[in-house]
Amino acid sequence: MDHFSYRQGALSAEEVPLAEVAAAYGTPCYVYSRATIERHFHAFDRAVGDHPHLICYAVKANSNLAVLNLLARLGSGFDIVSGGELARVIQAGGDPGKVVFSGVGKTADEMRQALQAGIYCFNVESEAELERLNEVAGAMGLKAPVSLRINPDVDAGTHPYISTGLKENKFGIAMARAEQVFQRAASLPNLQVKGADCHIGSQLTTLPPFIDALDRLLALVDRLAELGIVLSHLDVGGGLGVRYDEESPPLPDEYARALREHLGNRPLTLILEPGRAIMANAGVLLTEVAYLKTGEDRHFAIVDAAMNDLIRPSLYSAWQAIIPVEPRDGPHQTYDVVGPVCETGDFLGKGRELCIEPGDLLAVRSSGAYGFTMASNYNSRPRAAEVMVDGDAHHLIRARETVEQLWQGESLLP
Ligand SMILES: Cc1ncc(COP(=O)(O)O)c(C=O)c1O
Ligand SMILES: N[C@@H](CCCC[NH3+])C(=O)O
Repeated sequence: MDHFSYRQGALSAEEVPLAEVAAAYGTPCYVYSRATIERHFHAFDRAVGDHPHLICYAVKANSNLAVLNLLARLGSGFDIVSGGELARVIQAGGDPGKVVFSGVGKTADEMRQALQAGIYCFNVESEAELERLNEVAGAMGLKAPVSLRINPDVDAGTHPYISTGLKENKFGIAMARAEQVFQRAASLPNLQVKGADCHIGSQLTTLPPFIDALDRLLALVDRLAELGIVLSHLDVGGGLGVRYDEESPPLPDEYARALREHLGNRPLTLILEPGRAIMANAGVLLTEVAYLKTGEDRHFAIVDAAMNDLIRPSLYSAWQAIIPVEPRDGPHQTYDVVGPVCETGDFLGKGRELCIEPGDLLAVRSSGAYGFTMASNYNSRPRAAEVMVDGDAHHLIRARETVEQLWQGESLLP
């Protein structure tokens, strides 16, 4: 459920017509709905219920400070993958004590930054990283809290580029080595072993892969207890899918119920790292039709947003709904909706039935996650503005980039 709907024939975010947002800030522009973000966060939080838990929103999905601040105010923790994301969380008023730090390539500097900030836990992804973290923490006279990210070798059944829990993927520590690495971690003086984690991929639309991974992790947790290594938390990662088209992914309720059932009465705090499920359907990308063009065998709607603004269609052949902001009556035409970037792969959607004229506004739905955060400046295109709608009000939460900002830091040869 989200808060984007037609009101008196005009597509609106909560109570604000999107045409009003476009008039105020121009296009292309990302528009988010505060009520939707809050609803999605509460859905997760309530779903886990009275079991001790921490929701660590995955910052990579959308890292705008206003979004992070909103989630921090709701009590969310954060899953980060870089020093930059940690700095954003702190800048947005997030609690570093609720931060888990994932990622296969943490630098010593990033480790120091996170130790200094007092994060909840490092999700360690390799034996070499474990040794490095032990050294870094030792040099600071600190003990680093760690969880080991285990690669459970399960097929998430999602796009190969966003599948992370197969043994051929770069993520996590091989299950076959897990016990040895835990024993090593427990023996290192500057580490404190707290948990285990996994994250098997993104946009999962069924429960069995999650449960399969959880069962493998729980079997490991039980074996570790026999070895005297008692964990206090289990982090099951993110990955719950959303509806872009016809998918019907499990709701947070069903998902959390299944997790709790399998967890049984083990006294483990449950950590969840949802990103997409909180943000994707809380945002749209607003774009204006620049030209209509008829080619030899197809029609093109050339719009002012492009692959640099939203790369998911080009990168993963992802399908996202494209709908008119103020629908017209009249004959529909089949269009490839494309941007101005000089790449054949620059499209937002293909074969879309639309009745449109130049100057019309379109909304690319489900763009709140992995939209702006994956935007680039390719073709020297400044990045889009971001706006948060809250009831009948709208707020600019990121100004449109200027061309001058694009060459900041560049210099000519003497
Ligand atoms: C470690 C980790 N946690 C959480 C997430 C969030 O995933 P999603 O947005 O699919 O919930 C990701 C990204 O896939 C990730 O790599
Ligand atoms: N960027 C991907 C999700 C990747 C998640 C990162 N582990 C997407 O848009 O679907």
